[in-house]
Amino acid sequence: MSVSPFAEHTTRLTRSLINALVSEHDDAALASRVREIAADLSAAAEDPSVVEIRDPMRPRSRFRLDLTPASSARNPIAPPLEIRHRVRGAAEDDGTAESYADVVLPLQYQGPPGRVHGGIVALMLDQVLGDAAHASGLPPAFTRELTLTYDAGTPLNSTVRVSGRISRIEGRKRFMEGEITADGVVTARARGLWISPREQSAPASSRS
Ligand SMILES: CCCCCCCCCCCCCCCC(=O)SCCNC(=O)CCNC(=O)[C@H](O)C(C)(C)COP(=O)(O)OP(=O)(O)OC[C@H]1O[C@@H](n2cnc3c(N)ncnc32)[C@H](O)[C@@H]1OP(=O)(O)O
Repeated sequence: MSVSPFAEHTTRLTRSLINALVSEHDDAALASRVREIAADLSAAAEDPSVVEIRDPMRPRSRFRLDLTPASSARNPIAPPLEIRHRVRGAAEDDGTAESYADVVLPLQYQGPPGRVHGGIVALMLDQVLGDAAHASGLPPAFTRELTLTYDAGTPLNSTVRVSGRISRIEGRKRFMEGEITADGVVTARARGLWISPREQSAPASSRS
């Protein structure tokens, strides 16, 4: 489901407000930034129907109404991840279907200085592996297990790539794997298990 320009514009301004709150420690400077953002919010709210935005997020998520804190265009706490789909080329592998997102994480996602918070790293991998687990034709499934390995700090303020793919399927179980890379170097790896609830995966004739 697409997000209106007004909603996406308001979400972007709210992200700017969140960023100002963590970046600006001088109250006078913060107040000035808050006034600017508040004026922009009010101006758009005067007539939502005329709001236009540059480069809107294109909803490629496999989930129809995406409100998640990871990839929603209308949720201000989402970075947001703009998830795409591809088949890995011969240089990297063997034609495996993959979900991936290139994203820049600003200061509000910081854990240790200069590094992305480990919980946000897990959030991003959960979302991208979850998207990959829903490759066409597969029934809905939930994360049952997610194991993270943090190999190096994931940097703030520069583009990182979050990728995920199915490694094998056994009945209702989908075993997933993925990683985050920065400048081609792996900073975090994930392995996970997604399971379809019994009623989702049962043959139609056996459903009551
Ligand atoms: C309807 C869905 C809509 C979704 C489409 C809307 C999406 C909208 C946006 C979402 C975007 C995505 C976001 C990211 C993904 C989340 O964040 S998902 C949210 C977080 N996860 C959850 O809430 C899941 C909570 N857990 C559950 O609900 C249930 O445990 C599950 C996953 C449905 C599984 O329930 P169950 O079928 O009762 O599980 P159970 O029988 O114990 O295990 C199944 C089988 O797996 C085996 N197993 C269990 N654990 C393991 C293990 N660690 N290793 C190996 N085997 C194992 C069991 O032995 C069993 O084997 P069999 O006996 O069948 O041979």
